[in-house]
Amino acid sequence: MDKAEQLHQRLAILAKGFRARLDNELPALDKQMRELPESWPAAADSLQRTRDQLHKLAGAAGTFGYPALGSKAHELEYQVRDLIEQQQCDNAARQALIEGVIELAQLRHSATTESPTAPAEPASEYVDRPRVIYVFEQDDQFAKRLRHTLESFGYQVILHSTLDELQQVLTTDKADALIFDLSGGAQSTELLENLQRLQDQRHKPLPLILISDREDFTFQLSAVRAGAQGLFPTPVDLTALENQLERCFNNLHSEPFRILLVDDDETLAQRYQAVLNSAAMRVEIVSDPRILLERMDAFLPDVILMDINMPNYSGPELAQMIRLNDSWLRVPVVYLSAETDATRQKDALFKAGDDFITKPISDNALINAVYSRAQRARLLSQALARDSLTGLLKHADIKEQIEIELERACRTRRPVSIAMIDIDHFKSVNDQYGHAVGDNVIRALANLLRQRLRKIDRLGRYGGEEFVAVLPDCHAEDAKRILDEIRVAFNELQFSASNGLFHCSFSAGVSACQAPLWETSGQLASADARLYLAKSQGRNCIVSTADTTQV
Ligand SMILES: Nc1nc2c(ncn2[C@@H]2O[C@H](COP(=O)(O)OP(=O)(O)OP(=O)(O)O)[C@@H](O)[C@H]2O)c(=O)[nH]1
Repeated sequence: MDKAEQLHQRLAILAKGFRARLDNELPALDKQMRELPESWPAAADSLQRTRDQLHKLAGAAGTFGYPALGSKAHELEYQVRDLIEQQQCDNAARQALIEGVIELAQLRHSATTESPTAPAEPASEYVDRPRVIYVFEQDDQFAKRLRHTLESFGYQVILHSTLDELQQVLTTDKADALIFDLSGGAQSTELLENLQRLQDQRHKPLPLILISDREDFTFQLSAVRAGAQGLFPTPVDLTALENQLERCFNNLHSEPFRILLVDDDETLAQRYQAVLNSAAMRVEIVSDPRILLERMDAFLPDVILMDINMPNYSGPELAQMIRLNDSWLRVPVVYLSAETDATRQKDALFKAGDDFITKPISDNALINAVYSRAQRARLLSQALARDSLTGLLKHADIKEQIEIELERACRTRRPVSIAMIDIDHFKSVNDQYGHAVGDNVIRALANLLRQRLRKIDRLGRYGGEEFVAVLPDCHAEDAKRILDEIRVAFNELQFSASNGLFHCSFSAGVSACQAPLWETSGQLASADARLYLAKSQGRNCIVSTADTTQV
């Protein structure tokens, strides 16, 4: 069964559940109205309950194919809300409500016949496998060097020297990007036009990086039209090219967006979950607001979708609670609510919360509304927490991650290693080749660490040319082995500057919280002391607590 069929089946099951719910709720509402006391405050509790039920129906019915029933529930909700606000309930009001509920029950048979459709999936950049790069390169020697460099960054490289396979590559989905060397070829414009035609036939253009010495306007325009996202002159600066590849894949989107849905209407929440899941977003539902903060800590949402009216708690109250803690400032709280009254929406936003999505909402509109908010929130959060040169966590954020992982290691009795990594003789790189080339080296090491370490590892730029890596579930010996492999790969990279080619190295110190001591304090200082030792032992090496017990 493909994804669309799975979603269709899931939505059909939830729709059936909603119909069963209507068959219970509508007669119960009718009974409740007939038994409604005709005086205030005797009617207060029952009216409040009725208002909550109608509010839920108004929010859910449209989504499950009952738009007319949803509108009627909305109208009745406002009628009940007025009675509560005016603190009155007489016989005329009760009769009007009974008639309204009868009309509501008749709309039970007015479902739109359309079956739920699988929504269009927004482009998801998430892949959990090595990226496959197709390279068209005539120069065998350069092709090998390019492959070696890209493979050391964790890419899978497939080399081609003939154009025959090009069409095949562009018409299948096997490639994640294409590197094309046009230098020396006389037919470059013609080739780019062919590439553009092939790209046009694709669902999404394949990221293309060109190597060419032409930089005139006509050439650049054809390059862009063919989908080029990078253009490199010869001799190619391979680490700069790798950095461009990394940007093409936009690491910001490398993990699915995480959406926390706070709604007491479980059927509706499950429907939203199925719809958003189908668009590659992860969704957790909180139907009991008392566990909200705990779930936030564990799930780390990009966006919180919050119902406004829940029994005993209001959405704005919960949003205010979230705002009590500064660490959640970056996460937008979006009310997903049947509330259409502009004044009430404004009041809710005034208390706390950032935006409104009004229910009922179509599947595609929901996906687009949530996706765009999550994308923006992730970008903002990355911009705040991440270093602009490398995209890694900044000093304060990596320190926080160290604390979190050390605490977790102690609690779960699973080891965690901390590594401090520092580029050797970096001052002389700057002095000899310039600050911009130095930046390129810093970025290359950041990319290499990111590619070689695991998704669960945390990486930060601790200072200028100094990095910190936190490796959960990893003993000091293993951390040293992994970092040593990265050290060799980094040392093999060839950097280019206007005044020559050069290599760099780094040194690292590793410390671990592991059996038998499970020591949490002083781990960073201990890694730093080992780094100092590595420098004094001649640099380009790793020293870990497993090698020495005393520093
Ligand atoms: N290009 C560039 N240089 C930076 C950046 N941040 C810090 N630096 C430079 O990094 C150099 C660090 O030099 P030092 O701390 O003396 O150490 P080193 O030359 O790397 O020598 P060892 O660490 O002892 O091997 C200084 O020259 C800083 O100016 C940055 O963002 N970009």
